[in-house]
Amino acid sequence: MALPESRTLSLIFKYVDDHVLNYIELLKEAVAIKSVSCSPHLRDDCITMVKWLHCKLKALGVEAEECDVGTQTLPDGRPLRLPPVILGSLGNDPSKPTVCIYGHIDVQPAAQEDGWHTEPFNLTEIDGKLYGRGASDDKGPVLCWLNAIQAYQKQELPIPVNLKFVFEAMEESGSEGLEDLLKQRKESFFQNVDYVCISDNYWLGKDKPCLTYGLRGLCYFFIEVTCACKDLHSGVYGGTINEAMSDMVYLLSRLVDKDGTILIPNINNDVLPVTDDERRQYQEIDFSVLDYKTELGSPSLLHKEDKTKLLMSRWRFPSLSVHGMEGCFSDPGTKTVIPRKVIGKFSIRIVPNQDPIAVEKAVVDYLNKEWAKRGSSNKFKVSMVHGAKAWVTDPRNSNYEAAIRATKRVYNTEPDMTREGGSIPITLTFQEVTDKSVILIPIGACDDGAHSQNEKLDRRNYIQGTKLLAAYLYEIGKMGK
Ligand SMILES: NCC(=O)N[C@@H](Cc1c[nH]cn1)C(=O)O
Ligand SMILES: [Zn+2]
Ligand SMILES: [Zn+2]
Repeated sequence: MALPESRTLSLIFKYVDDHVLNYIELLKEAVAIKSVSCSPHLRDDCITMVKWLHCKLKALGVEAEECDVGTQTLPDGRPLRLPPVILGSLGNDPSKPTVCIYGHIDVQPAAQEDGWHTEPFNLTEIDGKLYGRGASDDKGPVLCWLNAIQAYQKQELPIPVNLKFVFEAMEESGSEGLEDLLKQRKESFFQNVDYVCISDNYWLGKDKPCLTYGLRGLCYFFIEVTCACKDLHSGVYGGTINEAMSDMVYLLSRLVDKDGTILIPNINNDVLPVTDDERRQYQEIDFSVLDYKTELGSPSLLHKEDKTKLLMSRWRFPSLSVHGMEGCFSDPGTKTVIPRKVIGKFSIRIVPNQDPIAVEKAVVDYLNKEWAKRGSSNKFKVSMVHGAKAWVTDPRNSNYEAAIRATKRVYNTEPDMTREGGSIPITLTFQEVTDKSVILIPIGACDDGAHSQNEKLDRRNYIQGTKLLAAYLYEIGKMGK
């Protein structure tokens, strides 16, 4: 028999409040697995992470399959097995709607010597903040789903929806293999999906929850310059060859100017003009430029610290970032070597209506011209290692309405409606294979430091986030089939 609605959620919320320490222990176990997807030597840990999650899902009664998605080819040509993707199902009641949940359990690299105050793979609580790589991006939010489901089960309450799960361990490296798998399973696994929900982004501020209806896409490039067959002593050989690093520094300096303007011709050709309506929407968003600036510790921001320009630069215009270089000296000390080969890495966050193929062409044409201008005798190669489109949707539908009601139940406030500058490459594919509404419900706060030193998830966000996802399932269930 169905319980009155206030009773159902109060039982769930009570269970959650009573099991905080168990949830923290679970997150600690997950964080301890070094599932860094971009580090080939940690690929076994990514696979261990998948198996760990599979085991936890099984314990909840989820029927889950580890799908082999093949191998990736490393930049040096070696093949490397991709971690399997988990596809799972729980419940098959034709009278209930079906929600498909996506999350990722791989993480960005982290090392204490980069400036972490705690060991990054040992979840450590300090003043209500759970520090650890992946705590917020995205192991914590993935575990919020598991905690929410367990709360229904332990309180012997029916889960209000059927669930489908897609969990991968390659999101931080372009979700290799996943798009093909989703397309192959369009008519089978995804056939009855009514709603898609992803928790893999952050609030706009520290205190107010939000729901997200747009993401930027990502085109990631490698530039390779080779000047010799081995590293060379700069005293013995310096002055006699064109050095790869000098060529690289020249090329990287030709990508973006100090005002953030991308110097690649035609790159903005397909960016849609800002409408008056859009401008009005941005002006209404509750966002403090000063808090943002303080959090970053940056002496000055681009765009004269104007809120609308700042948010548009994050969410609806492209940006180019230079990330680093493989092959060169970066340790403390004064090594005097000429590197034989360096690989420069940069990416462009792209926006709706931009196509990764067109972006790739603009970048490759431009860098080939710049290379010709440089007139170096070295070997040069530029390639796009992955490209993903942006995603934006109209949030006026029942998926978002359910999430708004759930947010009010847990946080007692109306959520902000946001877009985000980051990318979850597979979001658009979910929309395409299900032809249903996709929503992003962030769990963590703006200062969680995803990808950065001292990543954390506030204990409050982890616990209230568990309640939020439980309440979202409840609200979706109420809408019926
Ligand atoms: N939380 C989402 C996220 O961090 N996504 C990555 C995606 C990505 C793709 N290639 C490398 N990373 C992001 O950087 O936005
Ligand atoms: Zn993520
Ligand atoms: Zn990430």
